[in-house]
Amino acid sequence: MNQTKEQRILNFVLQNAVRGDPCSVLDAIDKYCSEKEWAMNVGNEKGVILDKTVEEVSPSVALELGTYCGYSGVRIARLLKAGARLLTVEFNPEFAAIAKQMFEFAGVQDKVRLLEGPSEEIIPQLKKKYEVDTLDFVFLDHWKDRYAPDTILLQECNLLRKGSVLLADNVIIPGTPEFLNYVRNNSHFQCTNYPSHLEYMKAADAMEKAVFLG
Ligand SMILES: O=c1[nH]cnc2c(O)c(F)c(-c3ccc(F)cc3)c(-c3ccc(F)cc3)c12
Ligand SMILES: [Mg+2]
Repeated sequence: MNQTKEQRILNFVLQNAVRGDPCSVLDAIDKYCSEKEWAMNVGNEKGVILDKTVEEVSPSVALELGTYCGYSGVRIARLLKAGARLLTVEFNPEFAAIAKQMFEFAGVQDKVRLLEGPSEEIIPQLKKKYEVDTLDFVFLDHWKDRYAPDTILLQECNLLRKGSVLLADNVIIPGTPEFLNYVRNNSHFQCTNYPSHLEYMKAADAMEKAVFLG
């Protein structure tokens, strides 16, 4: 049976990275996706913005919407302090299966909990089923049309507290106009834009940070 692109990415990591070394996993994915096959990992340039935001927040509980192959999950988990955890949501079962293996190879599996299903179903379960009180950090990287409704849903489920930080990928390409309009025109959010580039390409992209003010 023909391999998928995501399986080829995982195989390249298994053959070229070092088990238990998250940075070697990130480097291998970036090498493959810049030289062989483009894929929608956040990449190294926007990844540094993600790193700096995670280091600034130092979250105890982080949520990622959109796991894909696990690149940003590894990126976030490698920076988490002892005892901190990342919950990552992926609705595509094939992507989830790849990401699970990626987390195990990188050695971050004890810090990461992969939740399979649509974000709109999982977010309302976070408190009772996954024992979340509030979220310190949320990385939005799933589907552009879900950024705004899921941001509203996080508030409705009382999952944000004063100072919770949202970071959104792709606010230029493919673009998330409804989300940008929502958070930028909302007195409960303090927004900052971080210009960058589309992963592995020269095209302009950006990330948006939205701090919940309570
Ligand atoms: O959907 C996404 N989720 C998360 N991150 C993404 C990301 O970082 C991307 F760079 C892209 C992207 C952008 C430009 C392009 F040409 C292809 C894909 C997508 C995306 C956009 C539209 C689709 F139909 C499919 C994928 C995503
Ligand atoms: Mg993205």
